[in-house]
Amino acid sequence: MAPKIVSSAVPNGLAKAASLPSRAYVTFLAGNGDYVKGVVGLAKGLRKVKTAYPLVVAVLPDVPEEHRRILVNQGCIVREIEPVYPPENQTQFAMAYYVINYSKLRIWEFVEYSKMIYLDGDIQVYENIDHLFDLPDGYFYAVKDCFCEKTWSHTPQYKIGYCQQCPDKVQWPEELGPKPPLYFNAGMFVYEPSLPTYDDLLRTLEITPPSPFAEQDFLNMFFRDVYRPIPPIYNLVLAMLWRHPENVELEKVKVVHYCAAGSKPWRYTGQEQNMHREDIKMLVKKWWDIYDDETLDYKRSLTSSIGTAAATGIEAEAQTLKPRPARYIAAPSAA
Ligand SMILES: O=c1ccn([C@@H]2O[C@H](COP(=O)(O)OP(=O)(O)O)[C@@H](O)[C@H]2O)c(=O)[nH]1
Ligand SMILES: OC[C@H]1O[C@H](O[C@@H]2[C@@H](O)[C@H](O)[C@@H](O)[C@H](O)[C@@H]2O)[C@H](O)[C@@H](O)[C@H]1O
Ligand SMILES: [Mn+2]
Repeated sequence: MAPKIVSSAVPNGLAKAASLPSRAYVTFLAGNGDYVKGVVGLAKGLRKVKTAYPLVVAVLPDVPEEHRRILVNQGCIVREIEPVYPPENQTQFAMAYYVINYSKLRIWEFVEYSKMIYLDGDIQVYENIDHLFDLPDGYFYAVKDCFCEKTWSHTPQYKIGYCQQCPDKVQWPEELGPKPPLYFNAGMFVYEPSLPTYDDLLRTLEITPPSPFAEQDFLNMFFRDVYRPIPPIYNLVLAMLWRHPENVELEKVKVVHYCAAGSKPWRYTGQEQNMHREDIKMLVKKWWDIYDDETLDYKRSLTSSIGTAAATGIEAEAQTLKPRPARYIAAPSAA
């Protein structure tokens, strides 16, 4: 009797059928704006590098059906998540919209997968990074951030010109207490979904005052003891090009993070500071070349282009999954 393949309720039905360990890439999409273009670009980029794993998109309820359909038609597994709100606080986020990024924490609930790689929607993968799934379990892998951009002007390290990318250039003064622990950029990380960790994250968030870099600060605090830095080739924070060129070998970079102000390819005008640079123009064109490449569009066939191995034997039918029973919806703070 052939096994009944459950194609809709359990995404790793694809992985099980292909007897692959249940692994997937995951990104986060909020709002009805243009970030959906970033996610389409990411889906096509992963297809171009022939990843063996699917792309899950965690969408907030405000992502319109039309955008979800676009993503399903690009071979994505679209999962609705409930927002996560930080405790009420007067903090000034580095960017006002960062408050929605706490909802990223829902991806720890995706326990159908044993290991996931999270990628922001403004990231592009230019070389296959599937090998990162084989990193030892029990740690949190991400690339070290840079503190030199104006978005960091609220911090002591920015004020004294200290950056972990060049710790010997400006020494951390003893009078400021212990040197800050290594700090990662939360636009890309390798992690293991886990309900106990998820519960601990949400409970800890309820008693943690929000801070300027929102969930990125929170994740750095939460995973501080198990964080393991991985090379910047896996998440090139664009500011590194002009802040720490000595730490960048652009030809070796596998993953580019379009997080510098004005660098989102789908909004690029070239007007903002540093956006006139030739390397930025080249990276923005590289992103568009993938986004516009129709040969990279998802084709409903027996071997989908995302998760080819995962699709073996059955159609890689992308699906929109119904939201999970909400376990945590911290009530939005009273206006
Ligand atoms: O309106 C928004 C803002 C953010 N995001 C998601 O949240 C991530 C983090 O925000 P962003 O990348 O803008 O932060 P940055 O890395 O530029 O500081 C984005 O990549 C998207 O995946 C989104 O979907 N819609
Ligand atoms: O919600 C907080 C955000 O924080 C991070 O933003 C970047 C961005 O602000 C750059 O402009 C800074 O220069 C960089 O250092 C900083 O990390 C993550 O990329 C993003 O995914 C999200 O976690
Ligand atoms: Mn980003």
